[in-house]
Amino acid sequence: MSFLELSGLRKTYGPVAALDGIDLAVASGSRTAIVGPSGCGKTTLLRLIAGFERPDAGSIELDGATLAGAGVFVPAYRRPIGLVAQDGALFPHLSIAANIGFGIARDAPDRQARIAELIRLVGLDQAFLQRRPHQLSGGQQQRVALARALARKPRLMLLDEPFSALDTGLRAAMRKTVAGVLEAAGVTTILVTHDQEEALSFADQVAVMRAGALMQAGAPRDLYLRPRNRMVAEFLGEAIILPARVADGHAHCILGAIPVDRDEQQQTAEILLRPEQIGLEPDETGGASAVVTDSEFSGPTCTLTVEVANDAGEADTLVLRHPSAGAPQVGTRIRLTVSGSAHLLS
Ligand SMILES: Nc1ncnc2c1ncn2[C@@H]1O[C@H](COP(=O)(O)OP(=O)(O)OP(=O)(O)O)[C@@H](O)[C@H]1O
Repeated sequence: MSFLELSGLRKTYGPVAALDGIDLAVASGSRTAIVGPSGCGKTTLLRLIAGFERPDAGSIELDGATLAGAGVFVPAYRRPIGLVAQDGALFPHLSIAANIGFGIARDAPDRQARIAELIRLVGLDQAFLQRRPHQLSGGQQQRVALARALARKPRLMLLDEPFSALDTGLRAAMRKTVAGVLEAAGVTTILVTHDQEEALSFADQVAVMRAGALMQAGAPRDLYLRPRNRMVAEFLGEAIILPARVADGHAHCILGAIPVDRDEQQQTAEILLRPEQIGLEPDETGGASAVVTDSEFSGPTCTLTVEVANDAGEADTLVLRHPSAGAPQVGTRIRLTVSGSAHLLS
């Protein structure tokens, strides 16, 4: 049995099925990211795990103990679970030391030492302890929120979009810090995020939700390269989805014959390629000939619109990413090459 087991979890609000039968297993010491479009039920799932809401059906088991289900409901304050919310939710009238020490008994002999250790753990200077939350930046406040949640020595940490208010550079740095702190503390973690890149880089397991249901869960690389369906493919990154005919281990499509990752004969199929699998070369050697019809600069990469002639003599449009350095100009004739294999979508 896994450390955390969610089985058949359901939660409805009036006519809305916020969660419609969720099954998910989380291994001890791992990091799971839950992603999905707005309103798909991510926060509801976290609230059920934390114990702020009761499920209508299904069960939640942590390390073999039932927290919810079969007539059992352990209230939030009795669950060994920490939560860091989107805005940190620090107590504004308390000092940073008092915020961090909130969950530590007032008469604990090592209280001050633990507060000092926790602020060090999240990479902040001891001088911050005397300040109030409004005297800290957003990123610093999130570190304090993490220290406060860790003070109760939780066995499971829930992170509800804790980086979303931070700017891009700080987000990536905070993500690394938080992952490192939680790993060092050996705390199993569940992160809810809108951001697919964040999910793929932070987690050992990514779970993609849609409309109250879990579409697919697995290792980030597996989900990215071998998504179960189009929705998961498109949600996790830019996807090039092409019609193809599959025979003899190859997908035959406008880009030529590409090896497929499943050996099946199919007259009509859809294949997935990721933009980084497509290379561009000057059109000297023949092959799939194409022309660049648009180029949009966005710093390190350009988004290129490319028209490729299909069998019927018409043009199909592909949108590709290319490093800005050396990107072909609009009007350039190019040849497209494909590396790796195509994933056959079911
Ligand atoms: N207390 C509530 N009362 C009524 N409906 C609710 C309540 N909480 C959530 N919902 C509904 O349940 C669905 C799931 O909401 P939830 O907040 O879990 O989604 P989410 O994936 O976290 O969205 P977001 O990414 O926008 O935060 C939504 O349709 C929402 O309107």
